[in-house]
Amino acid sequence: MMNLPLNQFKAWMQERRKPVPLGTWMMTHSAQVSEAMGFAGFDFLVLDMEHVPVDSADAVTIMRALEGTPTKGGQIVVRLPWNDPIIVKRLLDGGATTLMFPFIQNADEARSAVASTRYPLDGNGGTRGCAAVHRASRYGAIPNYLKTANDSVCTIMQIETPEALANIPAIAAVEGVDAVFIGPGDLSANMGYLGNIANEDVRHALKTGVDAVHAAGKPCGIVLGNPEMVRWAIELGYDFVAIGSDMSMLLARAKEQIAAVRGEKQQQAAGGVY
Ligand SMILES: O=C(O)C(=O)C[C@H](O)[C@@H](O)CO
Repeated sequence: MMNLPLNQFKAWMQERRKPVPLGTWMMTHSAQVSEAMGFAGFDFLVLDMEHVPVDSADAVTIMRALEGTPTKGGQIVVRLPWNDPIIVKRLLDGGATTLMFPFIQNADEARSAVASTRYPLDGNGGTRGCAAVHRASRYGAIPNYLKTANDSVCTIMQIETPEALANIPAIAAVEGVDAVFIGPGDLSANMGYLGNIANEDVRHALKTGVDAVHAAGKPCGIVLGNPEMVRWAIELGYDFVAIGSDMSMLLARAKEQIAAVRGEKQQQAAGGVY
């Protein structure tokens, strides 16, 4: 009998794996580029549906392309366009098992997010609609899918405003929240420092945030734009980190090659770009 594969990312969150899992964002909307990134050596890849015009069908195509690479299954973190149960249902049925919810502001929103990932079972308040034959159940080849799916899902709540930062203890305490992720781009913008992630107040907020998540007993992740900032976050205690994106790496390397041939010096943005 075929069983649901282990959600490796969820297991890493539970064990607080060291060295911390390292990932990047996938912003190219390309199944081929995503597949290539699957062989780069990242522990996880974030399939971004918030800033990239990727619909549910595109997301399944990209997940399918990654299935033949070392970075697959739960190691594909699908960043949803919004905390929307309809999109969650389609992506879970499409085989996603690690979901990142943007702009979670409070515990009620976190509870609603978790509920949308759960089938109603044992009074858990789950609201995920049922279908049996889809990619997630390997088209019915996993006979006990409905009874085992809930435990295979990993949910990550994004903190992106000062209000959410203040609500971390309540958000992180919600049953079924496996991890918290601090979005430095939007958090800095909502703190009044648009585009200035390296600002001291923002850095202080990023440290406050990870400490608050740990005080609630949960792992915390972040994305930053260059190796120096990523190493700084790891020293602060972040439990999973993403560096840049496929698109930023592509363009950075192209500009680097042009500058090298022309003997020009390249300017780097303070907080990196991603
Ligand atoms: O606020 C942030 O920062 C994030 O949520 C990540 C960015 O949206 C993404 O562009 C990272 O590449």
